[in-house]
Amino acid sequence: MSASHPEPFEVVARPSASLRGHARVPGDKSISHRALLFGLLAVGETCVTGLLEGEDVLRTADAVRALGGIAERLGDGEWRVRGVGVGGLQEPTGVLDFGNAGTGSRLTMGVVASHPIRATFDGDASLRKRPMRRIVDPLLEMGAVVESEQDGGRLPLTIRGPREAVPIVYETPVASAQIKSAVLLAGLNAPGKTTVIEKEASRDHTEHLLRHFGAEVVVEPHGEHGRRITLTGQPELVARDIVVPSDPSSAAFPLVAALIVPGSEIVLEGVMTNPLRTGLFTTLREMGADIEELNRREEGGETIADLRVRAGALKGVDVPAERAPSMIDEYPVLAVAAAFASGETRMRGLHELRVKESDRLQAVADGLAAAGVDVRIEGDDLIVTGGAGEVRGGGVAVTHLDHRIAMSFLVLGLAAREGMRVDDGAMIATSFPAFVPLMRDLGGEISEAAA
Ligand SMILES: O=C(O)C1=C[C@@H](OP(=O)(O)O)[C@@H](O)[C@H](O)C1
Ligand SMILES: C=C(OP(=O)(O)O)C(=O)O
Repeated sequence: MSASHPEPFEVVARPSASLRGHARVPGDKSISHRALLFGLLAVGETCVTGLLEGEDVLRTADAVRALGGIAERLGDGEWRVRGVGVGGLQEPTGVLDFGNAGTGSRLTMGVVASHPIRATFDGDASLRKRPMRRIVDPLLEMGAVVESEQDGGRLPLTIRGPREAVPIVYETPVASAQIKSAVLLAGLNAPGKTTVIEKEASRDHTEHLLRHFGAEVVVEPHGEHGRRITLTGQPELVARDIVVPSDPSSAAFPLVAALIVPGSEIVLEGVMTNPLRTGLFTTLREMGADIEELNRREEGGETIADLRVRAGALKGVDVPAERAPSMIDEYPVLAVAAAFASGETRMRGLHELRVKESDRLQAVADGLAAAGVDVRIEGDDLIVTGGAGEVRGGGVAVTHLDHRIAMSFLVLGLAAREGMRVDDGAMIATSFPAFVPLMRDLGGEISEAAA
């Protein structure tokens, strides 16, 4: 079993002259995991273009192979997956080690749970702390058996699927695309209709891909902000090609950097603008950010646009809790933008940030405090009082094996008077391996700290 992670190394960002130029961030992480898993569950050969080759996604590719599929890299982001079809999974011989990846592990648990095989899931020290009950509970209802030293609450755990899975109607206890997707993926090999109800709509990539591969899915509104998603089980999924658009959650880092480094103007090409992912752009515009969407078009069934971003003054805002699912991974870098705004930004309802790769609520508050920013946590809210363009910086942000904490504080360092250091840049490779060179190409002064 493994709870290992790569050797840590410090990275430092220094105050930079204006950022300039065009850049393309890598493929969307959520769609990349799903592309591989749908490829596994389809009959035939799925070609994927623009796959994110980050550590998290590569672990999912390993799992696809362990479960009987073929996942082959043909070139830069070009992958071919040969599937086994719904019902055709092979029992893996070793442990499925998902490293740092919540999405990869949880979605694959759903895939395995409705097949009559046994598989053990594990991950690094961060993933071993994350809650798994939220996935295990519905899978038990569907007939899976879960063996674990910690009652299914944490990794490592072993799932054994039943001979025939039971379709269920499940209301998710929190807005989570990972819970929704795990249940729907399990529902693929259950006879009859599996329904997931969510009070707040979460990202809908699983629903898109189910349809793309030929499954029958009905999506209805539920309450004011929610959805009811019903899947008809045991379809034959037919291999289809997938084009993965650029990840808005990765675009967030150069985007915020360009807003806070004076005089900057950059263009981020082909960024996905699915409305269930763009709460950050909405919030930044409310703060006064100059973000223009150019050349709006469609790619792989998603809307995309080139984002032209220009630096300028930002003002504090109140971010409503119901916006959280559409920007859940973007709060750390939003908090950095808020540190440079004038006035107070209150980000409401952030309880889910406590169960990500780190306790992000605490990690952001600690990092901002180390940079001399006025910050506090009240219940589930994060409140940042900005310095109107002036942030001291100069401290060390502790990243706790969390890629988004590392990238957020490096962005802060590009615009803070004394720069910023992060204790570990190794985890950046989970979602954005080329982050440092991309930021340097735009003019950002980021480098590995001298030992
Ligand atoms: O389904 C997905 O691809 C994801 C869902 C979100 O997690 P939750 O479902 O736990 O909110 C998000 O934080 C994660 O980075 C990716
Ligand atoms: C929360 C994240 O990912 P995961 O849950 O897949 O580890 C993230 O990428 O910010």
